[in-house]
Amino acid sequence: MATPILATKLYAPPPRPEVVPRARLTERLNEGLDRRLTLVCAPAGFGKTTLIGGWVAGLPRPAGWLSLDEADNDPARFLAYLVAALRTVAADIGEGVLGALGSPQPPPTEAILTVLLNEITTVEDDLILVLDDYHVIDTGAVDDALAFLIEHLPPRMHLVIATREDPNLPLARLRARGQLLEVRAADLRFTPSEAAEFLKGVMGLSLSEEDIAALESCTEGWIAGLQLAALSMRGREDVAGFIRAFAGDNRYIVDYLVEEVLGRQPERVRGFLLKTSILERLSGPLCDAVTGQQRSSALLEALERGNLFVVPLDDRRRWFRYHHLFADVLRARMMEEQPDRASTLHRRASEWYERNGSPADAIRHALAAGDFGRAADLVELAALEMLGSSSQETLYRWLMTLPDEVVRARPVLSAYYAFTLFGRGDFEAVDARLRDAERWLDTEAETGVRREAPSVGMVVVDEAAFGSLPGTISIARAYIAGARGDVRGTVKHARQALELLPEDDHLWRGAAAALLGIAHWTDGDLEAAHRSFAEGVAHQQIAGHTRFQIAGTHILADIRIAQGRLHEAVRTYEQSLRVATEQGEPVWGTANLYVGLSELHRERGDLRAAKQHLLRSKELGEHVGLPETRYRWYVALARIKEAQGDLDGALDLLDEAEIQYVESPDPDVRPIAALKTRVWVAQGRLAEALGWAREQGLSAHDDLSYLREFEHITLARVLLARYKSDREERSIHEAMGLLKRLLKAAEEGGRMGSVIEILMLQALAHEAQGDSPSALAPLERALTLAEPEGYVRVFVDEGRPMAGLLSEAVAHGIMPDYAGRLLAVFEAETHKSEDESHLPNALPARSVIEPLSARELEILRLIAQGLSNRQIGERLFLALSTVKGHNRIIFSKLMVGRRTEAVARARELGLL
Ligand SMILES: Nc1ncnc2c1ncn2[C@@H]1O[C@H](COP(=O)(O)OP(=O)(O)OP(=O)(O)O)[C@@H](O)[C@H]1O
Repeated sequence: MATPILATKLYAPPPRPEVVPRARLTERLNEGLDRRLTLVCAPAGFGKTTLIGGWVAGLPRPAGWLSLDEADNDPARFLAYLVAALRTVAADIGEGVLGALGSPQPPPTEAILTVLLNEITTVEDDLILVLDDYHVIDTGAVDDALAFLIEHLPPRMHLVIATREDPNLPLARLRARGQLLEVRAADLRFTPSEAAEFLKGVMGLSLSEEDIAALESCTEGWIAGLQLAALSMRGREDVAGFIRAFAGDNRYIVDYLVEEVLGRQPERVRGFLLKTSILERLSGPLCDAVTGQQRSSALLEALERGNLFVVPLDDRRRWFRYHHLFADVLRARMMEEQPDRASTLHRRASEWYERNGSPADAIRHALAAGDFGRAADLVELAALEMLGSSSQETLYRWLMTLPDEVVRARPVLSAYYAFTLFGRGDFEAVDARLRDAERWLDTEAETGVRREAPSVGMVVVDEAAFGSLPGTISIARAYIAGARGDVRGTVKHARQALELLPEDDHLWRGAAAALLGIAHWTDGDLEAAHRSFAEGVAHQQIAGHTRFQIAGTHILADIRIAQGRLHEAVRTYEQSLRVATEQGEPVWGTANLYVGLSELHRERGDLRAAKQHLLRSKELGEHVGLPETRYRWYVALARIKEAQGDLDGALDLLDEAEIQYVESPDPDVRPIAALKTRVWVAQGRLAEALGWAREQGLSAHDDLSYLREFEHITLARVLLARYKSDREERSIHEAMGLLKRLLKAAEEGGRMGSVIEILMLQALAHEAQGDSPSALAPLERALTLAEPEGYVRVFVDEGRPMAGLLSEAVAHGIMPDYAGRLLAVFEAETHKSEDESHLPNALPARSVIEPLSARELEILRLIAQGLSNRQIGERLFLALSTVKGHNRIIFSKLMVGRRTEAVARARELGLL
């Protein structure tokens, strides 16, 4: 479930006509714009929000505003709001980030922030973002996200944080680097003249100089205290006596003064204030429902006019909140006077929110009401959509808040709880929750479904979810088995899930089928894996989960590649791309599809197309920011470099891939170290290659498994290289023995991609022993398998020895056409090293792949058509300055200075 965005949280408090202007502080805030961060830190009621609100209203450009609350401790929600706040002032940014956050498998926070930061750099105007009330944040994850953002903040962006206490951010470092402006309580204190202006001008009190000085001194310039005091003094005769009577710390003064202020309100208003103090936000209809009174809207507006600590949250005066300080005291008073009342009020608020389609607020109030049964009902209904999405953390918090016995009485909730615990790696807790759910299923077998009080029996709200429960539990068990590396267990439980799940529960059936697919894949049974994934994809399609569908189709294509069925793989990728395109915007997973297509083009020898697909993928990958995509991207580019003979370049890119590497459920993510070893062997760096094999504990006599197949093939390559160097029989003997076993296993598993590579290595091994005639048989088989699918690189990347063998094949009339075509590629590449520009598929010498965004490419095309900046602006509905900004970025990415050069360079890179 994507986080629903409340516009009221993004609303900067408008400057009120009756505030005391504070020019010296506004001036300081202006000066701070040269730095990264402005920290306004002072206790409650020191005028932080009012100051910043007034300041941003006077800026030439609007600033983004985010009022934080406790729920923002969920990092996904915090990010969603952060992006939403930025989008109020830079509408073009963040869409991809919001998409990624709403996706079923949200990428890690830093990946999301990187994308966001990249997008922010494209904004030409200065960008200011205010985070108000940061003291509510107590989660390290949110602090870390913000610290990352500040550390990488683009120069045109400035962040302002208002908080009651120092945030957990690297302030000392920022201070030392001169990147921080601080405004603290001492700065915010009202001076005697400001106090006088406030009391007289704003509050309309006629006070003597001494009274003002006394008030200023006992409140120490604390504006909330001054305001409360002023409210209590209105219409009071003995002002001087009143002033003498109060003293003490802020907390005491607030209590004292709020009492005073409250005591002076008519009973109706006083009752209203107390009852509505339980609300985070106030609207007329909501307050009517909670208080049982009428015309709350009018009352709220009157309170605002009367300076009674009511802050508007939108322009139309529909939503307000109480000043926190005021609300705290009101709430405490409410609890003191009518302790039993609060739960009734919360319940009414919960019911109102439920009626008005805001389940999250309804749940919050139900929990606060101690109305756990109702809260649990609401959670149960909202939970499925939240599972596996970025809202899972919120779901987890709710479940944590509910008393254990309430959750345990609900089998569906117990199972969902188990799923939220997966990410925490606590399998024992997962197991305990699953057992709770299972216990109820046993009961159900005897008694049938019952709806009863939690303490007596089982509670089921979502009947459909209950119908799926046995299958859901099996899926959870399959997950546990998978996480423990128990393939048999995964298969058993996933199969069981498919038997138990209702036919029409496509969501869970899709998940079960995908789990089964992963298990078969891990086991090397590609055909079975393909069948399961295809089933999963079909379910996801019916369930309308396009993203899972695309991800699943991608795996189907990967399986076809491993099976050596390249044509089919291309078709599968293209079909998946069609699905993605039909969705309009590029979506999650599409970037991976382009990487896959790129790899296929490379394998077939079309390096130019391979590169273009990588370009496209990088553009989308940056949009969505999945580290896994970036990882695959770097590997694919490394293989292109390898094909170009730039082995050092390939190694650099593999290092880069290593940085991006993330633990992935995708077992085909090939170990980078093995890829590097392949390059080392080609470079003759035998010691490093042997070192790798030792480190991995690899031996020619290992038991073979599909997951390590690529590594074992690489080991055979290393052993062969060692033989060439030491000519020891043992090396070649081991290499041949290993290849023979590998061939058998790959043939049995139908992994023809591996079969071709192994046969080719066998041929090279014979050749290394000076026995070319024996090499021809495996070579012929490899060629026969490879030709229909159009393999090129698997042969050509082997270099000269392979060229020699292919010539022999031609001489012996073995597959002469195909072998001849491969030899032509060798030929072209030989020329390339003499003169790069003659190679048809060669990349330009300066082939840095630059990630131009879709918009930049669009503008580049218009530039190439000769349109002026103004015409481009008109065509694309952009301001002239925006077009110029894009141009600047395009030029810098292409490393050129002018339009004509940009066009020439883009043509050279194949971008146009
Ligand atoms: N310059 C000013 N002129 C008149 N009133 C002011 C001024 N600054 C603040 N106030 C009043 O003082 C009260 C506290 O101000 P504000 O909400 O800005 O404080 P804060 O430091 O942000 O408090 P908190 O930490 O509780 O959010 C408000 O009622 C506000 O209207």
